[in-house]
Amino acid sequence: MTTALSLESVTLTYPDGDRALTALDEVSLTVAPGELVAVAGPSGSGKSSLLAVAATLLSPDAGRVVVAGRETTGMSGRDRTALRRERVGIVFQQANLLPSLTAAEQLLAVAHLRGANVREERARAEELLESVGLDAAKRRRRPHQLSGGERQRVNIARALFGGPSVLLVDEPTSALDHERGERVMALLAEVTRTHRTATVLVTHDRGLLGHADRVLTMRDGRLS
Ligand SMILES: Nc1ncnc2c1ncn2[C@@H]1O[C@H](COP(=O)(O)OP(=O)(O)OP(=O)(O)O)[C@@H](O)[C@H]1O
Repeated sequence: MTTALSLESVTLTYPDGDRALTALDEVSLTVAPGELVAVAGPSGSGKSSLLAVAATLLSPDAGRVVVAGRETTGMSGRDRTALRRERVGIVFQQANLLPSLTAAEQLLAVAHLRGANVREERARAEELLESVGLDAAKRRRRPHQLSGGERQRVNIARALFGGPSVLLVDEPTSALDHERGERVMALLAEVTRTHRTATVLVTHDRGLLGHADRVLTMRDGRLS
């Protein structure tokens, strides 16, 4: 079976004056399709660094990163970008939606960037937004006319629109109250199953981890 996402003994350092700060210290993690792995840990423990390496946005100093069955070590920047665009969905803390576009257009903008036929993609975008809980009226609204939870739903739908193998989620509930956070977590668990993504979600909020298949802890760059 193709490995959806695998990190093997990954070490990442950042320059820190004349020394180096070890953000990831021999981290290993394999995530199967349809599995939601949550990574909890205090601020500065390396959670965002873990996502950046899994997203191939940063190259580790040592170790291997396999995304959608492809070994990324030694890959050119161009191939890495193509792999990320085609196989990785990323949901950041803030929704990062484009202010002038409606919810449906946020997804279609991605289709346009991929060179897809926007007219053909429209029905699929509407269907995906419906499946994450946005009715037809809300799909025509712009980000400032949606609630924080609804914006995060659009963000999740946009990340799923290209059919990624890997879904990486950074603190998706930090701007939401507990109840809305809980519902976004339930949605992430649901889309992980229905879209068969290998999902890694990082959070410092342990109260929301009930929906994960596995919960790991990051501390000083080590995962356990
Ligand atoms: N670009 C960078 N240059 C230098 N050091 C960095 C850089 N990015 C992160 N760090 C350091 O690496 C360590 C891990 O940071 P990281 O952002 O991965 O932690 P985190 O667990 O995501 O924290 P938070 O929960 O606060 O977002 C921290 O000590 C941080 O200061």
